[in-house]
Amino acid sequence: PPQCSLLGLWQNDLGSEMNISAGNNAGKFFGTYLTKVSATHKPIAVSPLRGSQQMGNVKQPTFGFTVTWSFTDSTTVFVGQCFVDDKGKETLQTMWLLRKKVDSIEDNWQATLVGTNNFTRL
Ligand SMILES: CC(=O)N1C(=O)N[C@@H]2[C@H](CCCCC(=O)O)SC[C@@H]21
Repeated sequence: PPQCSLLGLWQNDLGSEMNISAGNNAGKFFGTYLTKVSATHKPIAVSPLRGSQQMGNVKQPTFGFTVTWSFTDSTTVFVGQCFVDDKGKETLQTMWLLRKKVDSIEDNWQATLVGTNNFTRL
């Protein structure tokens, strides 16, 4: 895929792996996410992701995607940008929001985690 297309295999600082398998020319893509860590004690399983990226004649596109976790009732959204260094090495700089499912609205205040994380090609 062209530089900074999201297609392909990525790994982040935590060792989680993401495989963006297909995209269309409108910038929509989908794939799978295998997290290395979880806030739950459930067995981790591969989870689906879908998102979209800017497709104009941008060299370093911005994007967003959603992971709907298959093994627990939470959801994570990622937003970020792909950067290419002068050696052609690509990095996805992202921020994410993890929305945990809570049992009552009284716990809503503590239901969203935020973080940053970078991905490089595997
Ligand atoms: C990239 C990154 O930082 N993260 C990553 O690769 N895995 C963790 C979280 C996994 C959540 C699993 C479901 C759950 O525990 O509710 S999403 C943000 C963080």
